[in-house]
Amino acid sequence: MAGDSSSRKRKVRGRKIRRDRERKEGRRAKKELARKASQAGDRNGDSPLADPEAVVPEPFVETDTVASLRDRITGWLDADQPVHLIGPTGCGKTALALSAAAERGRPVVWLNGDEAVDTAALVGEHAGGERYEEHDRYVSGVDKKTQIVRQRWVDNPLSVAVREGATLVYNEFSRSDPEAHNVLLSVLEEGVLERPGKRGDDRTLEVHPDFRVILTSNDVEYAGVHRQQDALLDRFVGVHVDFYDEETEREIVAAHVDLSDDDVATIVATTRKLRDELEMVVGTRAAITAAKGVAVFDGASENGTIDEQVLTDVFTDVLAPKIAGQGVDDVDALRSTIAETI
Ligand SMILES: Nc1ncnc2c1ncn2[C@@H]1O[C@H](COP(=O)(O)OP(=O)(O)OP(=O)(O)O)[C@@H](O)[C@H]1O
Repeated sequence: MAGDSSSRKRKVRGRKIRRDRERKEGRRAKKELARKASQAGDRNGDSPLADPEAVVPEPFVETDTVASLRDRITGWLDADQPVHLIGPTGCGKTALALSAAAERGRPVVWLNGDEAVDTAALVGEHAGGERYEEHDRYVSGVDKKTQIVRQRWVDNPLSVAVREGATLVYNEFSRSDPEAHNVLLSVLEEGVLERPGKRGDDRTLEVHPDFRVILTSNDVEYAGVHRQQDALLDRFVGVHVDFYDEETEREIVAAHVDLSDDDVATIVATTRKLRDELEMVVGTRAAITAAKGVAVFDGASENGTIDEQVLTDVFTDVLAPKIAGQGVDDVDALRSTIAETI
């Protein structure tokens, strides 16, 4: 992302959307529908199936840099290559993955990686028994009742995506136990999905030809806690992303917060300086949050000369959670580094 000077001719989709209220309201309604539809079997915000239009992040800024990265992702997906998006925290991976998924026009299935993801969380499981009675009145005047218990099977995100030919966006997949991903490997290698807990002929699902996967992972965690199997990683093309160029970051912050362009420029410039200065990840999300803080704590100016005290306080609050548990001295040290940088 960084270093691409092509961001000048830009298209700010978020703003266009904002101007077009009716369309936005339509999307909201769809998002709401998708959210409701996803509530069955909901685990940690996973969504079994959503309309592609409903998953486009709002606002979504589309400079040339953003669009060219997104085209790279959709290009690989067109070539039937699953994509692994790797980059630092808060650089825009999730927004990019969802935008690329939406661009395909296929339904989107969303999954969050964490310790609790196991094979069942991916492919589905039996969700208790359904009890019902059958009445046999074959002999007149005699009612023979039979109680039947039928196991109810509930598919989870991977099964739904494989069956429907959806784009699976698997966020922070490296946080999950690698063993859970054996089923994903067989989907990619053999074109079939085994649902181990399921009985009967439909235990195995054929993978729909339009099924695609986008994984996202944090570049630090990716090699970290759970080392994922090479056999799986080798199946993916890896698109490494970094923080966007300054112009794109300004557009993104401006789309999220109502501040003058000059104030946004100051906040983004400060964010980028702190990114170089501090030994912690200072993402675009931090810039957006800081801008919200400046707006709320009356730091806003029209010409970019934001009150230094407000700017220091705001950035300290925004970045303090990253040194949580390290004590007051460290927060003071953080505050003075921020003050010096500003
Ligand atoms: N193109 C964009 N247009 C508008 N907002 C964006 C864009 N890209 C990123 N953002 C915003 O920047 C913030 C960080 O983006 P996002 O959550 O996608 O990052 P991430 O790399 O997935 O972060 P994490 O690793 O923490 O999950 C979010 O608030 C998101 O809305």
